[in-house]
Amino acid sequence: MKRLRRTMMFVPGNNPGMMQDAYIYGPDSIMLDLEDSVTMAEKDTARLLVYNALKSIDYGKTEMVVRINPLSTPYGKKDVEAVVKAGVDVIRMPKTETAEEVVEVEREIERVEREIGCLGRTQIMAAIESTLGVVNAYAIATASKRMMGIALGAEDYCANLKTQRSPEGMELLMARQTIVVAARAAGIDALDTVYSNLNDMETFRKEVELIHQLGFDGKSIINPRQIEIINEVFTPTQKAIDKALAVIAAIKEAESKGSGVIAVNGKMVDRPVVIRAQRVIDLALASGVIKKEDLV
Ligand SMILES: CC(C)(COP(=O)(O)OP(=O)(O)OC[C@H]1O[C@@H](n2cnc3c(N)ncnc32)[C@H](O)[C@@H]1OP(=O)(O)O)[C@@H](O)C(=O)NCCC(=O)NCCSC(=O)C[C@@](O)(CC(=O)O)C(=O)O
Ligand SMILES: [Mg+2]
Repeated sequence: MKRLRRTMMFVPGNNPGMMQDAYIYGPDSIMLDLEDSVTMAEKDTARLLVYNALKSIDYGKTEMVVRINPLSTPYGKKDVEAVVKAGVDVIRMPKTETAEEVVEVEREIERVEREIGCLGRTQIMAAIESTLGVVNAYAIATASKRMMGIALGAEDYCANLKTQRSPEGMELLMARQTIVVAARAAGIDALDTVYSNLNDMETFRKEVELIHQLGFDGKSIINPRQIEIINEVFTPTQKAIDKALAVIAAIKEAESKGSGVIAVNGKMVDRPVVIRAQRVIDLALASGVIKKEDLV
């Protein structure tokens, strides 16, 4: 079954308490951060803390991601070495602008994986946080077979664009759509950016509804209080599930009679409708609101 990535929660890599408790809140992915939430003075300590957390804390089935520093800094290669050795699932590259940067990170990962005998284990995701990154989104998304997703980093992106984030997010629309389209074309996941105002859950919900409608798989988050709203928005309603099940049943019956198109409740059901219905069912299964046994 497809892995759910509705919520990818940032946890500062210099905060052992938060790293210890992060899985309790139930995010789909935990992202230990070595980049912008860690000061220069703490980079080496944070790397060691993250290494120890990955080695010693039982995060269960939660996907473990680490946001490394760029390879162009004195920390990037050391970050890759430490987290690959600790068995991280995914390395998140920050501020990715070109496919070549992805290839460089892949080369480093491979070097370490060969050394410890686990070639091919580590996945990559790339955060796009600049106008150049947006322009190169598809090249970045297809730069490595390890690439599992691309994400928007809107705080840095807005600084580069020379604007501010607004509640409606008009300034992000083109970047968001470019990222979703590039991810879908590459067959990988698309993750939206963080929303930083924890005192405005109403605007947060509107933003989650928008990115769900745009086609994103989920969102980077900074706080456990943001998880429930995202799960609510991303979990299909019973009405949508019932409709999807009816579509699948109808098309199966039609196909058994040699037809590829049929009407359900007066509406034409063809291939795109079936693909959308299947996605609703996949999400419902993955969210646990229906079980495989219910599908027979
Ligand atoms: C904001 C705040 C200080 C608020 O803290 P507060 O304590 O006031 O929050 P409360 O709600 O009161 O916490 C209730 C309980 O949850 C615990 N708890 C809170 N947060 C938790 C968490 N994240 N993980 C585990 N546990 C957590 C807390 O310890 C407490 O536990 P307890 O004491 O036991 O009750 C805190 O959340 C926090 O530090 N967030 C992460 C910030 C961060 O990583 N920023 C960098 C990434 S963005 C970036 O870089 C921009 C970007 O690059 C992004 C892109 O690329 O997308 C771009 O360009 O856009
Ligand atoms: Mg950033």
